[in-house]
Amino acid sequence: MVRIEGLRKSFGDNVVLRDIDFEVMAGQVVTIIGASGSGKSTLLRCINLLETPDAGHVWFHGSDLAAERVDVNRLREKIGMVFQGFNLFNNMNVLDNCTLAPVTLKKAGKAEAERVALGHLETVGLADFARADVNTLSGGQKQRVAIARALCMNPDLMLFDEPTSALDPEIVGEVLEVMRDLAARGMTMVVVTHEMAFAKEVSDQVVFMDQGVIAEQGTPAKLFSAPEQPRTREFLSRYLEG
Ligand SMILES: Nc1ncnc2c1ncn2[C@@H]1O[C@H](COP(=O)(O)OP(=O)(O)OP(=O)(O)O)[C@@H](O)[C@H]1O
Repeated sequence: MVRIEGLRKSFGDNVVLRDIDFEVMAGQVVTIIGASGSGKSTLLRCINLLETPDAGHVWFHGSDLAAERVDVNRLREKIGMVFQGFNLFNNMNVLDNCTLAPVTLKKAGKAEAERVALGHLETVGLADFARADVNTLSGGQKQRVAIARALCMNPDLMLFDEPTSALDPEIVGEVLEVMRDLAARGMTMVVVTHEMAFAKEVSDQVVFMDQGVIAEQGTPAKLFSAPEQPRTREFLSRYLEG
């Protein structure tokens, strides 16, 4: 579904990504791990052109996003994005947050849009909160609304950028549970995360980034149990130590 070849990205003199190659097959969960500043978010943001690559190719459903004139709005309807900071409208209720943007829902009319959105709120366990103001919700609930909102676009791919990093430790689990459920339903997902236990459990492939390159990638069984690169071992042992 997504194939990246020879991707490079710099901000001024700071080369943030170099020679990135990887692939995400339909139905797979790929997690991206690595130290702060290693380029994980930038790589994720290149997939839906929130960042424009300097060189290389990002293929999505066979179209080269870097080479072709892509309608980014149409592209982003097919790629749901969930950010660390939720990006919800706090002065609106949960249901309106979900139905506001998706063009297909708008075309369907208000009643149908709300029916679809309620279905996705049910998926994330928040159907009872549809009329609640977003600013009355906990961080975990807000993030689950953000996931439901992304699902309302009926995306082919979901990108998660550290979805639990802004949450109190005791509510991280409720968001991971929703993500686990999506993965079990066959959603194609790319997840930047520091949650190693989650990455180990849910991923088909784990990508370890180090200073702007993919230092190692493989199945969780291989990468977590028998990493080949010293830098991967060093990174993982730092995490496992706490
Ligand atoms: N819009 C930007 N303008 C300038 N520099 C940027 C921008 N976005 C990212 N960078 C720089 O690119 C490098 C990689 O950042 P990125 O956010 O991709 O790393 P990360 O691995 O996701 O880190 P973290 O785990 O802390 O989120 C950093 O040096 C960062 O300062």
